[in-house]
Amino acid sequence: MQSPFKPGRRCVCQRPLPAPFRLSSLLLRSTRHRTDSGTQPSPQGRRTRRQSKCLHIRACLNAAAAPSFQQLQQPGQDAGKVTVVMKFGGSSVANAQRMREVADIICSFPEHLPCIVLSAMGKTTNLLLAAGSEALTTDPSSIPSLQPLRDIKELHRKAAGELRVDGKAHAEMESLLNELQQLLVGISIMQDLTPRALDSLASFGERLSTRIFAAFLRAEGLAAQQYDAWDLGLTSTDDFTNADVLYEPTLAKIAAKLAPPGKAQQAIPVVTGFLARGINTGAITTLGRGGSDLSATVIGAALDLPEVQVWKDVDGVLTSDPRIVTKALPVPLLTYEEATELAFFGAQVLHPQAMQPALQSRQLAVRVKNSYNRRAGGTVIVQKRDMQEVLMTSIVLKDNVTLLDVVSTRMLGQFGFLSTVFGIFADNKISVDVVATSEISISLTLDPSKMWSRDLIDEELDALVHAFEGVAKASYQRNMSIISLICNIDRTSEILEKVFKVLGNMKINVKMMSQGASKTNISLVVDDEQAKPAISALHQEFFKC
Ligand SMILES: Nc1ncnc2c1ncn2[C@@H]1O[C@H](COP(=O)(O)OP(=O)(O)O)[C@@H](O)[C@H]1O
Ligand SMILES: N[C@@H](CC(=O)OP(=O)(O)O)C(=O)O
Repeated sequence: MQSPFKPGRRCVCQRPLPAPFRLSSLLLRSTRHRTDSGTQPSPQGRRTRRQSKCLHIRACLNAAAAPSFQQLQQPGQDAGKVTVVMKFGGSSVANAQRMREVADIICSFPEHLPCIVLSAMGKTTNLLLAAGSEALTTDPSSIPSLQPLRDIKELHRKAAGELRVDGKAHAEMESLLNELQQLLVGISIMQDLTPRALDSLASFGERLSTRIFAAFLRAEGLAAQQYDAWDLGLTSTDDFTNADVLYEPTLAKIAAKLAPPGKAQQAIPVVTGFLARGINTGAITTLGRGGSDLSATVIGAALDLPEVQVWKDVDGVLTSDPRIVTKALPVPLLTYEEATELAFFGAQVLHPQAMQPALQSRQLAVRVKNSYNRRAGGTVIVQKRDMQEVLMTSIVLKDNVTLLDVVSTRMLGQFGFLSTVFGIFADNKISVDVVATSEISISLTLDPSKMWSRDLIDEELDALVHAFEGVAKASYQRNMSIISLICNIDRTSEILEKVFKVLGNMKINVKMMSQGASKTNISLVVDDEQAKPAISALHQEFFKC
């Protein structure tokens, strides 16, 4: 958590939506009751800030007394259409108090009709996966006492109780918790945890959080409707644990469901992030860790919206991972390409695929905001930005990678060498991050997370080296790190001069370097234990902090 939430301020959307989308009468109602600056007294004078906030929420959310979204539109406005997608990550919905804050954030944009995408509460996904692997070594009769399962039950029951969710949502929650327990008993009996079962297991987090939150909004008087991603038609490949969204069937189905022509949206949709259904199996799939960002941008693109907001626990995309550089600064503006490179090369803040829908739509801005510090400007991610003044944007770490050297055993100039090498990777389903080649040799880094967080194990690496026999001589080094410099490639000489001055002073040897095709990224491979000190020193050099 970067900064504590400061109540009482209204978060001002920096790029207001076009007038036809504004729910003007709602805005008028709510501003009358709101303490906008947090320091000004409310119009009612004696009301506390919390009371004013409650009034504000009620003014926004009171669907029973207040008009529906449709009624709130001015004549001639595009009635009842979703105008923004707001995604809240696990840290933003970690408990009942956080869910209240999220409701407050939603209300601070009364001009918007949002579609809400939620992740699982707090660390629920990790708990679910831990429960799955513990179930493999637990007797079926002892499953109910598994600690991660007990933690999950306690977290959700406590939140549901504190948020006064209705009987129906309560029953749905209990039914899901029971189903989860049954699944774990099944895993224990079968002594098997397939990727498909892993995805079913991981799905419970989002299915629970969205039901509780939608019921809470209803308890606060706001019309809200929970959707599982497949209710909206989110369809993926059948690559369990890391499925790809299939855009063609998905986008049209979401649009038909959430924006049917001539029909107004009657309730705020609250949708599970991270989940889809496989096109062939029809089974639950997940979009890879952090996949709710992608769910949000897919929905934004399907509805042709100008903005998707992803709310996190940091002030935006930062100049480095704040766990490495505590003084890392927010980056106000990024391009889709920069954000993709940054995410692909290890910055956990965004899902690597999340910009794909934005790239297709081109008018979709992705805004990263801090739900703990709404006043922070955040980061806006767009198609293009002026790079003239930019030298360095962000310094990213991907650790625990393996460096593989492959040297051809044949003559110089041999054609087909590269295609043979990459064919072997394809056969072994291994993805490659950074590549540097000469005519007879190739060095590359291998993605350690072939599946979830499982490392490439030694036997797999030995099998890979074996697969090159007869074509090339291969050797590998584990425990390497990729430092990625997201920067202005037009100023490479200036950047590299600074980089090598810093690394030279620290006596850090760069094992491999790649710039090549990327327009935004220079990658350096160093030993794992040197990477974090190197990043701190590089950050100091480029950002002076
Ligand atoms: N360059 C970076 N900028 C911002 N956050 C980063 C960066 N690199 C890593 N992080 C980490 O990403 C976290 C936010 O991402 P994530 O945990 O997925 O958020 P959420 O669960 O709220 O969606 C931050 O708490 C931070 O520790
Ligand atoms: N709950 C899933 C999906 C997700 O997007 O989570 P978060 O928004 O908290 O990173 C995960 O933990 O991977």
